Amino acid sequence: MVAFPPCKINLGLHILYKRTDGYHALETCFYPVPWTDILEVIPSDTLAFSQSGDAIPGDPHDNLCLRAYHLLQKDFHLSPVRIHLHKIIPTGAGLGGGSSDGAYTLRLLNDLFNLHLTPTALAAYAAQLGSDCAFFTQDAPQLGTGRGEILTPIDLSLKGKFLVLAKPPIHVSTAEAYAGITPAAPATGLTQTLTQVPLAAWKGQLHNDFEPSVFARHPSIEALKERLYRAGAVYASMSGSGAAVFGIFDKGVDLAFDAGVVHWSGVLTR
Ligand SMILES: C[C@@](CO)(OP(=O)(O)O)[C@H](O)COP(=O)(O)OP(=O)(O)OC[C@H]1O[C@@H](n2ccc(N)nc2=O)[C@H](O)[C@@H]1O
Ligand SMILES: Nc1ncnc2c1ncn2[C@@H]1O[C@H](COP(=O)(O)OP(=O)(O)O)[C@@H](O)[C@H]1O
Repeated sequence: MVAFPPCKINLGLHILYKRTDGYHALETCFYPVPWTDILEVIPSDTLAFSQSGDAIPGDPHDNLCLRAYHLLQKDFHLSPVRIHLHKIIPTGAGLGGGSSDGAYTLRLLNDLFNLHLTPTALAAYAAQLGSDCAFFTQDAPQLGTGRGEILTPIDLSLKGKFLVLAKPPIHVSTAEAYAGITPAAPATGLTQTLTQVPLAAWKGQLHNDFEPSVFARHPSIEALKERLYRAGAVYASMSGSGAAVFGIFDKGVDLAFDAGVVHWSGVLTR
């Protein structure tokens, strides 16, 4: 079986307070973007994981695809599989690529072994892999709360808009980004901003709380965001904890970026 795990952007990201478990309570809108990895899971005599494409930091044995398999293996005594991942989504970018691979491994195993896990049950397993893994068990934009694993569908469509994603050659660690945050309740809740403020007015009203501290350490990420505005973006922001930034345009643009900036662009179809 083959799947194409997408990445995500965060439309607004408010860090509300630090929880007693060390995580931060947040509210964000996860929005899927069809810049995807390629994931294959097939029955095998022995468990095997291989990868191609871009390098993935860390020990391959800790890959989220393998962690997903072991999570279900523990409860369902699954037969062995061979997993191959072709990596395309930049890592450490605030795009959730690893989280997506883990969640899609759960989805493929659910189908391959007819486990009949519901989307809710899949989301609960995914939440054990990481705070933004649960989102990737759904296919539509979701409001994320809690540590990001509590999902509520949101009636929001960017269909027909042109999206540009750009990731500079900077690795922002998620834990480091959270450590740089002073949590605070926002003046306006995220759902209210997203559903009552038109896209043309999001600039200055839709905030990613990671931006001030990450931009202070990495001014080139802010410069990239401003570059998208100068190119005509209606709204631009850093995604998640960074380093990727995105711009939403009313019409297609053809932008050239400095060497080392990995980018994707396309018309959103949902
Ligand atoms: C920041 C966000 C925003 O969407 O995405 P990315 O920028 O990574 O894409 C997510 O919260 C990242 O989710 P994820 O990458 O799954 O985080 P996890 O593996 O669960 O946690 C990694 C570390 O980030 C911190 N963390 C994560 C989530 C959260 N709500 N509070 C936290 O404080 C903790 O220090 C934790 O040890
Ligand atoms: N399949 C995977 N793809 C990418 N990263 C993975 C994967 N499995 C585990 N990881 C680990 O997760 C970390 C961050 O993953 P990722 O979700 O891509 O970050 P971000 O959400 O910040 O874009 C990587 O640095 C890597 O060490």
